[in-house]
Amino acid sequence: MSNFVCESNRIAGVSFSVHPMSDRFVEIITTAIEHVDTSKVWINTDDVTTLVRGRITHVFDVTKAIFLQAAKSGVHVVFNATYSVGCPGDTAGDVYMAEDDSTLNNQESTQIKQEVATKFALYPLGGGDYMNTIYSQIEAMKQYVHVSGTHYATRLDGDANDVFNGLEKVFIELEEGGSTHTVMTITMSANSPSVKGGNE
Ligand SMILES: Cc1ncc(C[n+]2csc(CCO)c2C)c(N)n1
Repeated sequence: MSNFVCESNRIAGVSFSVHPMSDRFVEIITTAIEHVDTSKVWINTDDVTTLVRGRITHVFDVTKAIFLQAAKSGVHVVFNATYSVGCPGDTAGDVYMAEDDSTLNNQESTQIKQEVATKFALYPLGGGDYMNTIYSQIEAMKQYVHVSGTHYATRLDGDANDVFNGLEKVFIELEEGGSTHTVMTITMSANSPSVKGGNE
């Protein structure tokens, strides 16, 4: 196996999908993606997911905005995402690292009030003390939303803007803390007709 070297590339990225539980799913997905300003990120949509790459701030700004635009329809929408920061990078995505941190969609996203239920899991790769890293970030999320334990993930209940903003801060902290490669998975549900928390 070759040794991967990724010292300086801090490009962030995400592979995500939105799943509106409606016959109008094509329109809801495509209008949400088209509505959002993606000029500060590298973006590519295919039949399975959308990939977004660039600075952490813009990766979160764009994914939060696309989810909120889809959820604004009132339809039950599930968002599924794997975020990654660290290596590897490439020249096509790296040019977007030169963008400033001023967000293009946050002002509009903030206007959308949307209650969500979320499960997230954090994977700080390449470090030794990973459980303490995870526990301190779960603790940090308590200042933004309601946090509860579950198997294989942590549950977050609250406003979508608060959940996304908190998770973005978690990601930035791990990146700035020198973690070589961090992965985070998120499943978020809006407008579900199910009883909150199910049978647990
Ligand atoms: C964010 C996001 N990106 C891509 C897909 C995959 N997808 C499924 S249906 C559809 C519209 C018709 O092509 C697309 C693009 C998704 N679900 N969510």
